Amino acid sequence: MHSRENPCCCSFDECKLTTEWLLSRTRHRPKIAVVCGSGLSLLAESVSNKQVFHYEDIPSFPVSTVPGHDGRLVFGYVKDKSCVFMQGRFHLYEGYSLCQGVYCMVSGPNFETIAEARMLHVLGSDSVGMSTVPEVTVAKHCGLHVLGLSLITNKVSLDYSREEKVNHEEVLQISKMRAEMLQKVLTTFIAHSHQVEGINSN
Ligand SMILES: O=P(O)(O)O[C@H]1O[C@H](CO)[C@@H](O)[C@H]1O
Ligand SMILES: Nc1nc2[nH]cnc2c(=O)[nH]1
Repeated sequence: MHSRENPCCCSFDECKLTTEWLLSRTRHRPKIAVVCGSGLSLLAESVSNKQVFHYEDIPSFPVSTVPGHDGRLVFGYVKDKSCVFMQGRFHLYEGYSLCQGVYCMVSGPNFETIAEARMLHVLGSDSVGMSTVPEVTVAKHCGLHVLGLSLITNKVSLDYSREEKVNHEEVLQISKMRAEMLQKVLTTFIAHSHQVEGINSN
């Protein structure tokens, strides 16, 4: 098992071990995978024929350390599509790395300072997070089709006079409020995924 002290190195043998373990335990062969971020585990709750694996039970699989990330892999059907949901993801700030490449991203776990936020704004950023970019980059590298859905939970302050400070509790609270809406968007997307080039119908 991987942890903050023993971060994932994603070797071929480790991935093979994980894959074989999962393939022998589930009949699901999903073509759609969803990574649920902070407070968004609910997205996986309504799937049918659900089969759940805790990250800590899966060999050579990382564990989630961030509050609001449940650390479960959920297989099941949305409409008639076999899907897998990650209830919890892994961040660079948890000690997890995603192989190689150079990305423009904020690695966290701290929220950006006002000066940093201004710099990102000047560079052309409209929104900022602590994830997704490495996940999408690696997925594209593996030849997967990717749709990134980011829930914007808070305003980033560009102004020193603004009193409110962003915090993870607020992020979780807004995620909870918006999870149902996001679930509808996701369900609709998955139901229509056959219309998207390259995504199979099962
Ligand atoms: O894990 P995701 O969904 O990216 O959550 C975001 O919210 C947290 C900050 O509140 C950070 O972990 C950031 O990455
Ligand atoms: N970097 C960053 N990540 C976030 N995740 C949720 N809110 C924020 C934010 O304000 N900044």
